[in-house]
Amino acid sequence: MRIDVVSIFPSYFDGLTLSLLGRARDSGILDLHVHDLRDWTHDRHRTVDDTPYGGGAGMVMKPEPWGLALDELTSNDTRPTIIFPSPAGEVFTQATARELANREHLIFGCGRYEGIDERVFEYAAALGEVRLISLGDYVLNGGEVAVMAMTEAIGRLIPGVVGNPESLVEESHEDGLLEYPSYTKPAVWRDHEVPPILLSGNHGAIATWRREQQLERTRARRPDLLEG
Ligand SMILES: N#Cc1c(-c2ccc3ccn(Cc4ccc(CN5CCCCC5)cc4)c3c2)n[nH]c1N
Repeated sequence: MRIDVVSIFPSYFDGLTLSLLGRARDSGILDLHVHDLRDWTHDRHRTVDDTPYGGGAGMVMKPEPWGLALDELTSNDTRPTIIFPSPAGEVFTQATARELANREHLIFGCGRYEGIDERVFEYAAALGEVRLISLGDYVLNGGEVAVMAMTEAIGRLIPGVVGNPESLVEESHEDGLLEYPSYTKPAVWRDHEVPPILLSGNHGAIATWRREQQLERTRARRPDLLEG
């Protein structure tokens, strides 16, 4: 999979050179490129924003730098998936991550200020599938944090990125429920004991206990996951 990220803060993504995704990049499983939107400006001040038509607080990102960036980044392939983080987007879930992990080419466009000129999304629709995606119902200062989260959630689902694929199955949200609690040595830590069932060696009973824990936690913390 190729991922292109466009941002006015490219160094935000230095963290993607570490850990699992860093190794996936080094091994060639993940072909990740981060770009500075200002490289597609031509004025002395490398301007990417301007005042909003119709008035209002703040600034809006100019369309032309984005148009030039998208033209260049989509010139070599069929139809990439072009994702713009937005508080007005569909909410990103594990199902979204699974869906996007099967794509060949993702382009992430990180907005800043009060957002990107709407015409960029219209223009991009002729170049690929456009998705406006939100991390959740709160307002961030830009798209970079969302792209970091989405890239990690998507990247770890790409075959070969996570060493033991079995570990992907028992995670929160993979089966629609929250994950069961995990424990490791010592068996007693500051008077807190590991649940005895986990020391029993009875794998059937352990599996049943873990499923019960998942259901109990999901009922308590995320009853919405059990509806419908
Ligand atoms: N993913 C994700 C996000 C984001 C996100 C993603 C991308 C950008 C680009 C800029 N911002 C900051 C911003 C965006 C909108 C507004 C509201 N204004 C109201 C008046 C008309 C103009 C817009 C304020 C500030 C972003 C925030 N926030 N929360 C998520 N889950």
